[in-house]
Amino acid sequence: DQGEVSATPQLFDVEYLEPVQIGTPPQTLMLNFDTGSSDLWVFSSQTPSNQQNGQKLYDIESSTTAQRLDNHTWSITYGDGSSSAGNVFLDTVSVGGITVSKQAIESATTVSDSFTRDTASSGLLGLAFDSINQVRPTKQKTFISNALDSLELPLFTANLKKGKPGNYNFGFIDPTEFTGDLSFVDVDSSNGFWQFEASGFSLPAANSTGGSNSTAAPGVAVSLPHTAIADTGTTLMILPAAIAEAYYARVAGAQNNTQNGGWVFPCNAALPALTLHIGTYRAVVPGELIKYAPADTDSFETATSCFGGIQTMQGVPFAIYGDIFLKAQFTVFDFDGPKLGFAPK
Ligand SMILES: CCNC(=O)c1c(-c2ccccc2)csc1NC(=O)CNCCc1c[nH]c2ccccc12
Repeated sequence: DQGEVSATPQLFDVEYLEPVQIGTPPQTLMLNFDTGSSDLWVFSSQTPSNQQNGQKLYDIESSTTAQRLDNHTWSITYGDGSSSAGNVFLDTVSVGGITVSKQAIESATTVSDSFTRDTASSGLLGLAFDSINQVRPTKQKTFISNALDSLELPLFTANLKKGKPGNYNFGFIDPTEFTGDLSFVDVDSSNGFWQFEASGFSLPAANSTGGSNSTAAPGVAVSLPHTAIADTGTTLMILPAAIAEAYYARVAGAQNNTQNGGWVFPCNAALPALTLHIGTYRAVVPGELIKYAPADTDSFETATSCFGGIQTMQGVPFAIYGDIFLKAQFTVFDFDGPKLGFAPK
């Protein structure tokens, strides 16, 4: 099989939502495909109404194929402190025409406030490795893990875009979605993530007159080996402090302002491109993608200070190449290896 689904950005590209069919007759829910976790969990008829905020629910009772997975529960806490927990059912799940008959669906009996406030998302669909699934006493497989044998190729691709729909493909690589050649890097899945090694970064040469997109001069390469994960479920790029410091030193007026939670800069500042070195691949993230969102108002029109798409965080054991990065690269998540493929688009 091969499948394709649209990836629709929410406000400021904070997340991307994809249609998923669950149960019989099919109930279509918009879920957040997340290569940084491995649980498929949904708002459901079991979610307390005071924790709901208009989200479309998985109505368990009306699915003739839903089966309770007795004595199994789940509970997950993400690094940003958000969390959810509940019971487990098996039901039919289809994504872009690819169907898995007995997929573990994790029904939420509690969700934290950030999920309650996220009115458009009915839950998450994890695309990382089965080892970090949070169902107990028996871990369950992700949708992609269950679907793998039915796919032409054991892979999926992510093609996220700034401010407009992109897509995920399952089982095939669409060469029209990228330019040049794919560059592959080995993945270490021992922590359950799409984890790889990056070797450094470069910024445009200081005197290059290029604008926010200035990738003109190759600039100076800085060797800074670091471990990273490819994570569609994290909005921003969480990078080693040395990279963030070197980047924002090139942005007039930038400051790391703990009270508004990170690096901000004047919205009219010229933002250089950041190039990340992954093996021989040079992943260029244009400056326009790093101007993430207004920081002092809720619209770019009125804001004077803007929040950066590159941030640093205490307590993160690796860099997180989130949506900001993935908007600039066509990415192949290949279970054969496993390996990651990158190409410009
Ligand atoms: C900011 C979200 N990302 C993380 O917490 C995270 C961390 C992480 C660990 C420690 C400190 C900060 C982050 C490592 S891997 C990783 N990635 C994931 O956990 C991917 N799944 C995020 C799901 C998620 C968490 N909070 C949300 C709010 C809205 C929509 C989705 C979410």
